[in-house]
Amino acid sequence: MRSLEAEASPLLGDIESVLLEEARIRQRVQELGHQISHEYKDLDPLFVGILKGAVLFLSDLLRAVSIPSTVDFMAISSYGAGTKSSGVVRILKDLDHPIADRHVIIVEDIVDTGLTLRYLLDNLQSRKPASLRVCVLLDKSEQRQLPVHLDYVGFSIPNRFVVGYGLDYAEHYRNLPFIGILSPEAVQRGSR
Ligand SMILES: O=P(O)(O)OC[C@H]1O[C@H](OP(=O)(O)OP(=O)(O)O)[C@H](O)[C@@H]1O
Ligand code: HPA
Repeated sequence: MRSLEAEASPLLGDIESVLLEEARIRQRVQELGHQISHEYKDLDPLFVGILKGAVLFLSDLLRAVSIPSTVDFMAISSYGAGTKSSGVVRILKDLDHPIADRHVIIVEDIVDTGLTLRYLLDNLQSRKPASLRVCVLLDKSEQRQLPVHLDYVGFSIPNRFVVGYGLDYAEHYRNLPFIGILSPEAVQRGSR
């Protein structure tokens, strides 16, 4: 972003363009929250937030949900420090409580190759929840390697590496309030 704003923030200078503005994300997250509240009325769903990327999305989604619900977290890693999935999915932190007989909704920031989500679905399904669904903010389907069914999708996006609103490159940019495409220069430079 070449502007006065970019000069004021070193993060903005690394963004080639804004893909999803803050207001558009806010609006879509509200819609998802209302839809889930309607469909899960009386089911007391358990939201499983996948750290770290989903943390901003989950916190806004929860505030848009108006029914009784609970939250737990898992931390998963498959990307290391770069823009390519390592293909090896690791659980860094597991759920605090069993999910047997619970209506579980996995909350993810992005599904790209599908490796992370496929692993999560198989892992959580083996714990015998009453139901298991997926709510994902971004669906980047062009690079999909494994088929995964997505129940709630915020936006379908093109095959570009995106950052902001929780999504990182080498752990940076998560604090941008919008979703932007990282410039090739920033990718080449590596972490800030
Ligand atoms: O569909 P995939 O190709 O598997 O990619 C999606 C996963 O990659 C990111 O996680 P990452 O491993 O970067 O960890 P993070 O959430 O801590 O950033 C993202 O949060 C998803 O969990
Ligand atoms: O485009 C992306 N940005 C950030 N993290 C990701 N993990 C998979 N794809 C992406």
